[in-house]
Amino acid sequence: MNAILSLREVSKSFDKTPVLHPLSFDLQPGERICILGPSGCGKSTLLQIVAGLTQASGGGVFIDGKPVEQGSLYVPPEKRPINMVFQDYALWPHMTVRQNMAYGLRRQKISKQEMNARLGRLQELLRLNGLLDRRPSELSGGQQQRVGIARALATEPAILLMDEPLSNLDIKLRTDMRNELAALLGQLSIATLYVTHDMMEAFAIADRILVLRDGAIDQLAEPHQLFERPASPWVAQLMGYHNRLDAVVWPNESNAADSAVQLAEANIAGICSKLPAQSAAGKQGTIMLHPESITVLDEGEPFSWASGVYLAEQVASYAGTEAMKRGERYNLLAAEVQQAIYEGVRWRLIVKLKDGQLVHTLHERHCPEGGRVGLLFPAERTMIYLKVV
Ligand SMILES: Nc1ncnc2c1ncn2[C@@H]1O[C@H](COP(=O)(O)OP(=O)(O)OP(=O)(O)O)[C@@H](O)[C@H]1O
Repeated sequence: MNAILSLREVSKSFDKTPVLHPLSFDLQPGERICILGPSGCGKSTLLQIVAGLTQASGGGVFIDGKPVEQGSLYVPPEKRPINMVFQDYALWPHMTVRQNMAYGLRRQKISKQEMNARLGRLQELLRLNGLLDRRPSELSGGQQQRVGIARALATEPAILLMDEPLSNLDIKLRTDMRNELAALLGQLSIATLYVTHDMMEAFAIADRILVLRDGAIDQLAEPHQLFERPASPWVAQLMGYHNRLDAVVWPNESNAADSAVQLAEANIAGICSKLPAQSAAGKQGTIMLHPESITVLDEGEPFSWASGVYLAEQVASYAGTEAMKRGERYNLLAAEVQQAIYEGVRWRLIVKLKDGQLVHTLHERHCPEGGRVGLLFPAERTMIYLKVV
C-alpha cells in the first residue's frame, strides 16, 4: 500500500535550537497515528509542518507520493489536501454553526445541492441537529469541538490533523468525547495524525502511536506493542510502568526474551528490550514494573518459598488462573510493607525489597505496616534495560 503521507528526515530548528531531529515515518490511507509526548517535545511543530503552517528546516514531506515540501519546493497550506482541528476550536465567533462548517467549502467548486448534502451528513454524524443557526458562544465546549471537527471534515480532506482536540474540555466530557471520537474516526476511516499527551486518548484513537521525546521518535508501534514491549525506560514510564528499580543484568544473548536479572539478592527472569553489541553480563541495568502486573501475596504457603522464578502451574492458585499459560514464568520477591494508602477501590502498598528499594503495588486488602508479603509478577511483564554509560 502506498502511504498517503510520508515524512523523510524532517527536521526543525528555531534560532539554531533543534526542536525536531531528522525523523521519518509513513501514514497509510485510513490509518490513525497518535503523536504522544510531554509538553514541549515538538508535537505541534510536527503537525504544523505537515499542514504547511510552519516550514521544515530540512527533509521532505510527501502527500500521496508527491512532494509538498522538499528543498526549495513548498506548497502552501490551502493547496494541501489537509484540514486541521485545533485545541481551542478556532471557530469564527461572528458566524453561525452552519457558516463555520461551510467556511472551507467556499474555495471548492461544488454545487449548492452537494454542499447541503455534505452539511446534512455532517450534522447527523456529529449530532449538531438544532444547533446550525447558533453562534459558537451559544454552544458548550463539547459542541464547539464537534463543530470544529465537522468544519474540518466538510472539505473531505485526504488527511485530518488534530492538535489536542479534547484538552480544553473538562475531564468527564473529555472521556465521553474520546470514546465518541474514536468511534467516529473508525467509521470515517480517514488518515489522521492526532496529537495528544494523554495515553488513554492515544490508546482509544490510534492504530499506531508515535512516541516523541525531545524532538525524536522513541518508538512507533501499535498500542499493545507499545504497552507490552516499551522500547526504553522512558516509554515504559509513559505506559504506566511506574516502578523503576536498579538491578544487575545477565542478558541471554541468543534470546532476549529469556534474560536473567539479579534484583534484591534474588535471580529473576525478564525481557531485555535490546541486546547489547557485546556481552553485557553482570552490567548495571534498570527494571521497569507496572503496579498492575504485580500480585501481592499476603498469606499462605509462598512465604516458605525462596524468592526466584516459578512456573505458572506452580503459582496458579496464588496468581489466579486466567491468562496464565503452562510454562509461563513468574518471579517471586519477598518484601516488607512500608506504607498502605487507601485509594477507594484498592489499597496502594508501598513495599520494601531486601535491598531497600521501594515498589508500588495495588492490593484489594489492607496489609499492616511492617508485615511480610510476596510480590508475584510475570517474567513477560518484567522489562529489563541496560544502563547506557
Ligand atoms: N515559533 C517558535 N519560535 C521559537 N520556539 C518555538 C516556536 N514554536 C515552538 N517553539 C519551541 O519548540 C518546542 C516544541 O514546541 P511544540 O509546541 O511543538 O511542543 P508540543 O510538544 O506541542 O508542546 P505542548 O504539548 O505544550 O503544546 C518548545 O520548546 C517551544 O518553545
